[in-house]
Amino acid sequence: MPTRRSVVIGVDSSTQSTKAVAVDADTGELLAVGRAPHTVTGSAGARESDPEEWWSALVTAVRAAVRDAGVPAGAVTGIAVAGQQHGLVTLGADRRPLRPALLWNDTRSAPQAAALAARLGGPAAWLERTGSVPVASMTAAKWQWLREHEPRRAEAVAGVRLPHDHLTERLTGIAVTDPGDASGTCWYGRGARGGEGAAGTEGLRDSTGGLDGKESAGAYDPEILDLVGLDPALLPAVAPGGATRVGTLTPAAAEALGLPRTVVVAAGTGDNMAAAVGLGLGGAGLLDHPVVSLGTSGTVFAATRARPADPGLAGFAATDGTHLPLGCTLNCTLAVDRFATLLGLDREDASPGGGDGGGVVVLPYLDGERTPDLPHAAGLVTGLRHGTDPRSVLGAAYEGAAFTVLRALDHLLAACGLDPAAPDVRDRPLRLIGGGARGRTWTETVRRLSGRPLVVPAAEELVALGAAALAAGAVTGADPVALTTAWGTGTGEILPAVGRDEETWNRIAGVLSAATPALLSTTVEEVGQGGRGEADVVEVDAASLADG
Ligand SMILES: Nc1ncnc2c1ncn2[C@@H]1O[C@H](COP(=O)(O)OP(=O)(O)O)[C@@H](O)[C@H]1O
Ligand SMILES: O=C(CO)[C@@H](O)[C@H](O)COP(=O)(O)O
Repeated sequence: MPTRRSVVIGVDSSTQSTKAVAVDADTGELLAVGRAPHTVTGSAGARESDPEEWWSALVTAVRAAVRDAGVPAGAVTGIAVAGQQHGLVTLGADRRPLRPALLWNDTRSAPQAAALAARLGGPAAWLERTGSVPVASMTAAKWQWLREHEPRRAEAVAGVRLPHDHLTERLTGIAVTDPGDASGTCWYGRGARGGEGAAGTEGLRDSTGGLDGKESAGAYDPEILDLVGLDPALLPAVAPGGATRVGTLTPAAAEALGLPRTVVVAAGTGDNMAAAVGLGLGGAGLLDHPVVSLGTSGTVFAATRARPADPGLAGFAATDGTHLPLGCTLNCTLAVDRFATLLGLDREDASPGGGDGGGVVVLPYLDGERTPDLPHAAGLVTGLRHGTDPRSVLGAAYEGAAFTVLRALDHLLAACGLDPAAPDVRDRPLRLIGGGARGRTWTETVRRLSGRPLVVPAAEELVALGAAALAAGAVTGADPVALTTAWGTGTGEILPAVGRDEETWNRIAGVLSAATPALLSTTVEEVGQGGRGEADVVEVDAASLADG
């Protein structure tokens, strides 16, 4: 009798949408992808989403993936969720969200982040304890914002979760996170035992036996929790790194997804950590292939054995115990698409910003910025002339976004002890992933401004594929990075380097340097005052789902 195919589901619940992949657990063959959009609301620095919508998007995307894979539901053996990092999900006693989640790109928490950074001994102490200095994105700053602006609601909170924890809990009924996503909270330190005293630890072991008493390699930092007035009992247990089996589907989740209750659920992780797994990064190899991800956020990261202590970077953990230092910008593909819409152009209708004799520069910091740390900044356009072609303005928006990400990359390399300009470092190919990596103008702009070769993996949806490998690892015990290496998901076309466009780089760097004092000041009235402003829908991009 032929053996039945074992299919695993990897879910990427990111800012703009949920993507679910159905993957053959043995061969890594991508059988189908399901997608469903998210709604992000807010103005004046606010960015919120309803976690209930993430759940219904997950259900829609998973059902679509299983249907289009053409496999019986009984073939599905495992599932894992990777989610947008840092978001603050607050639960009531009924384990349902008390309010919309505060997202990673909500900058209202900038004043709370600055106040926290000055405590505990200052930035150096935060770096030592958690790997990162608080910025507006970090969950601890969002929790402080909630306590200051909605104190009664904060007091009613019975559970604090990250986006992927919340979805894993919806699948299993178990409150659990992983060291990778926990490392983005700024209340999780590394190197000690973890999970102790956290709500759900015992339940986790009792109901599944899955964790087998293993502890994570890190721990919630009691002094920081005390500083932000957060009871550790409100937090999920921290699973050990790698592919941890948390449990199986609850009857309600199994019914919603149309899958058997026996489907194994892995602990999952943050979206950048899952992308690293999808690319086969971990263990060693490390800085040979730094990664640039072009999505709502622009991120640069690399798997490393040592954690660089740098206030301009986040010292995150990867899922396998290595480090994943990361730089993150708030304005990448969505900001550029906004410029295309403003200009009435298609996103591929761009020409370089240096044309027309004007030398247009755009700093597309529509959402404020995180790297560089300019949370109150707004977008800036300079160098316009009568003859300026709108296509140059769009090209300059790409350049401004790509410059900001690549500047963070140079910072990352330098923090890891490498000279970004040294020929042997410049020759190391960048791996380019995320929705933007599918766009010709994005690829060419990154190539031109970096002067580095690029590898664009043939596989799309690297985050969801990384999650699928975590699921497969939880089912079979295999190492997820070894699985994706065997699946070959990190490989793809190599685009050779072109000469770096120093002129454009220097022009943008000059404008950023001159404008920084102005960009540092508060340009959005409500920022820091807690006002949510008019809650308008800012991102529902079904079109980008369709063309992506
Ligand atoms: N073919 C394409 N060319 C250029 N950009 C694209 C293409 N397809 C999708 N995108 C961009 O990818 C973005 C979504 O990427 P994704 O990595 O899924 O984002 P996120 O993870 O933040 O939700 C959209 O903002 C869109 O601009
Ligand atoms: O905040 C970070 C990383 O620190 C972001 O990378 C979020 O994790 C959101 O990712 P995308 O939705 O843009 O993929």
